Amino acid sequence: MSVKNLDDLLSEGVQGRYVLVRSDLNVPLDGSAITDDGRVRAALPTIKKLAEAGAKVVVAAHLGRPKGEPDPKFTLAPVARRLGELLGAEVPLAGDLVGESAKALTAGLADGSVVLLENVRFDARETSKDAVDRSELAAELAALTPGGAFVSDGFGVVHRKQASVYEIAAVLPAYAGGLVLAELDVLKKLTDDVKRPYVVALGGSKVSDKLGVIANLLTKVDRLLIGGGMAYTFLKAKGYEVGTSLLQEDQLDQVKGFLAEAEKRGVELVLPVDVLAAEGFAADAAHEAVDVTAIPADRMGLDIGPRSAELFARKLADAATVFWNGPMGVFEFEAFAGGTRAVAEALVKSDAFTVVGGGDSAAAVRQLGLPEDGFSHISTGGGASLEYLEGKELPGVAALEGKN
Ligand SMILES: Nc1ncnc2c1ncn2[C@@H]1O[C@H](COP(=O)(O)OP(=O)(O)O)[C@@H](O)[C@H]1O
Ligand SMILES: O=C(OP(=O)(O)O)[C@H](O)COP(=O)(O)O
Repeated sequence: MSVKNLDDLLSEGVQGRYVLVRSDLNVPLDGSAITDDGRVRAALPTIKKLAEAGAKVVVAAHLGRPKGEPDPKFTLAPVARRLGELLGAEVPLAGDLVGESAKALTAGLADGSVVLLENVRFDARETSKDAVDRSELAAELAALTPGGAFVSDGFGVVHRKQASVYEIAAVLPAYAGGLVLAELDVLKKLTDDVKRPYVVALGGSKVSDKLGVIANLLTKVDRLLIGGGMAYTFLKAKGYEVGTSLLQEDQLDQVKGFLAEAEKRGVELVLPVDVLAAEGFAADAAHEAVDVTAIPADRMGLDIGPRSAELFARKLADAATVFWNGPMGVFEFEAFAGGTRAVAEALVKSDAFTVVGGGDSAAAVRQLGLPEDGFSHISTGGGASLEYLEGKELPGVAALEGKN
């Protein structure tokens, strides 16, 4: 990738210059408490280097999926606090994205200091389908940083064609951040001459987003394991009832196509054989392991069952390369963390080249107490990694190459 990077920017000199950094600070929260600060830590080196070089650093980021308007549930306040603790200097949070508060805070920014703008997704133009809206917001963001530069460092979000990721790179001189470059460097090993058997394990809850990558993955992998919230659309497509489990009804036909395509290509598609069927979505919900052919109508699958956990571990054992995105169950609840733990442990035991990606998957690895060095790489991006593995051009990267 021949794009300018952070080191180029630093050698041009940033003393007294505005630098807008797009980071991925989308951390898991329990109320207002951050349960895993991995993404804040990953964003730190770039922000720190710029501040130490005397830049006026303005950080833009999203949290969750608010509906294009301010929503206190998705404020970046906890993130600003954590970023400040890790930097060792307070990071003020603007009360808005490009409004009066952001203008005042950025205008008064001292050299070498850092501010965080409020959640970019509080403005509907960030994720608008209309490029004119997005460009308008990008221009307003750029106006906060007169004479500034843009550093794209939010790897987890580079697959999104959004104002602060894509259009912004057309209005400010753009540079790739260290995190984006480092992530791409590792993921390249999963596309160039990958060692086989190549196994991908998918789970999680962003089912509609991530089902889309499967068609392409089926042309690349030897084996695909499907667990987590992703599994139920497959089980339903096979004719099983899934009770009140997560289901992407509108993509059933697509999934039936995946099942047929996997068979045609000789790709082994491994689905759970049992699940933990719970009375409701709660940490203390009554639950039992049931065969996938017998999920009761009023129960929801919140984890793969113990037989599936064993099966998945076995199917990972002989792999030479593994990519895993998406927890196998609702690991945040201890009772439903077993499947995720089994897959994570199988990867730690394995001699394969193992990459785990995604905000929650990475958080799960740490929360379950597994050694981070048990994996070849823990990526900050789930969807972004998957789209890269598909061979797709990532909009946030294309923008750095001037293709926007
Ligand atoms: N069976 C399930 N039903 C509902 N949610 C699930 C299920 N299995 C996993 N999840 C949830 O998926 C979420 C993570 O999904 P996702 O965002 O796709 O992963 P990542 O952040 O690693 O890319 C977790 O919060 C987890 O609780
Ligand atoms: O959490 C994220 O992605 P991931 O769950 O695929 O790791 C990123 O912050 C992107 O968020 P989005 O999927 O709401 O655009």
